[in-house]
Amino acid sequence: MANQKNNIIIEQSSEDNNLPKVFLHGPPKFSIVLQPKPSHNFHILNPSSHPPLHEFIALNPHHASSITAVVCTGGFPVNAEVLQLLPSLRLVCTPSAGTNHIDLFECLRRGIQVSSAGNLFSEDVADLAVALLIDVGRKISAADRFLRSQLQKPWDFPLGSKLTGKKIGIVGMGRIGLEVAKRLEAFSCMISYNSRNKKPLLSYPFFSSVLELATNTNVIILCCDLNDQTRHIVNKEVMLALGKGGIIVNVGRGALIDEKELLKCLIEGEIGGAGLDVFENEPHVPKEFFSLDNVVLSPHKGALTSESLIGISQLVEQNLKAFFSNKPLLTPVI
Ligand SMILES: O=CC(=O)O
Repeated sequence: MANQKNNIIIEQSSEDNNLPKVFLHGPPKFSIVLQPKPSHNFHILNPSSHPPLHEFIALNPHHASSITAVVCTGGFPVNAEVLQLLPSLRLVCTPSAGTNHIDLFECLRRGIQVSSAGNLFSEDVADLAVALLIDVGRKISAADRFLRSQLQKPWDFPLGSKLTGKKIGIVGMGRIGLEVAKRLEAFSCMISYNSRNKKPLLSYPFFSSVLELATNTNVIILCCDLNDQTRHIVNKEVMLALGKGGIIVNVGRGALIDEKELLKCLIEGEIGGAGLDVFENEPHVPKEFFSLDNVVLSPHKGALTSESLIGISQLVEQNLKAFFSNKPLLTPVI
């Protein structure tokens, strides 16, 4: 049964009323994309009929203690303020690989379990990283615009730069970084990396700072998590060290780069180009990027393919089922 109040439909009761509740904390289309199936041991609050979390709890205070799990996507933080609203919360399940929108310390302190996409997106993100790199270097999108404009003769289009044999620096040698390295080895690139720790099993050269990595490479590809240690890990000094022909690819999080400095360096020709799937203040994309032919932009879709979407909706469901059957999560973060 439902009741209409202020044009918002509020769930009042249902046959699943005694079951623990799962709240889908995301954009309006979130539930359509994830399509979670009903279960006999938890009840998913109908997302098409509920407003955002704060409003929902204000209108339905009894649900503050019935919501046991939250499924949340990036852009919909589960921070200390949100966690405070949900005293019975025991699981935060995100369909993303990154967890920077979740207050992991507070979850740990409260004994709330967290699951993520784990390794599910690594290949897709790595594919996009390499695609962006080739696009920036060989100017594919720029060439496409050039031809479609029909303003000049095809042979007037400027030359791009070769990928084969380039020195590539990967920042973050986790699952995505490794997939990127694997792909670029096929282009005879020389891989080196920076990450929190040197990986004893990897033979690629390790640099303990991003500055050193940039000094010794032609390209840097950002594949690491965003946290207090990695925010603006690519600053002006790093960009100047990479140099005028250098390319930056970011498939991690926008705030890994000082975006204002990036724009300046691109406009002033201090670096060669950038391929960006992520931005510092998403969904905002600074319009100064739009007129730069040495930049290729992508709307934070690195992880998402038709195949990965099916995979992630299954994984979310499996994690929910595992949690509510007192089994270990499939892709635990903590
Ligand atoms: O950005 C996408 C993800 O973290 O999965």
